[in-house]
Amino acid sequence: MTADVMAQSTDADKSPTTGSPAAATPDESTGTDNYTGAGKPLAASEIRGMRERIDEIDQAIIDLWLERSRLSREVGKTRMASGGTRLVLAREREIVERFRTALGPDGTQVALLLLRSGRGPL
Ligand SMILES: C=C(O[C@@H]1C=C(C(=O)O)C=C[C@H]1O)C(=O)O
Repeated sequence: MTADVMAQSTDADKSPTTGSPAAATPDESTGTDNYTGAGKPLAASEIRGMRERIDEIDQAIIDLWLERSRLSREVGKTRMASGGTRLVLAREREIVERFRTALGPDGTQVALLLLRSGRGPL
């Protein structure tokens, strides 16, 4: 995300009491709602609704990411305590391939980050 995109949503858009975004806050000159970027109130309201679900999905991804990372470390510890190897590259290749098949080249990057988050950098 660029700094420019980040700059579009500031604390000024949020209620000082709840920290939640204030109700539609159209820009005085353009009529654009600063928080959603929408040009009309109806679109702003629709976007807010969809963003609620996006936020839920993001939280689920974060929770699953952390759970996977903990499990992966646990597997590594168990294997090493038994005199085994730290990593199993054949299994890692299988995982990278699953993500690549489902998501394309970006899937490869996601899988590599996921693997790194469990066992640290190579
Ligand atoms: C968790 C494991 O250990 C390591 C971590 C992996 C992972 O995060 O998926 C996969 C293979 C191993 O290099 C495992 O063998 O399943």
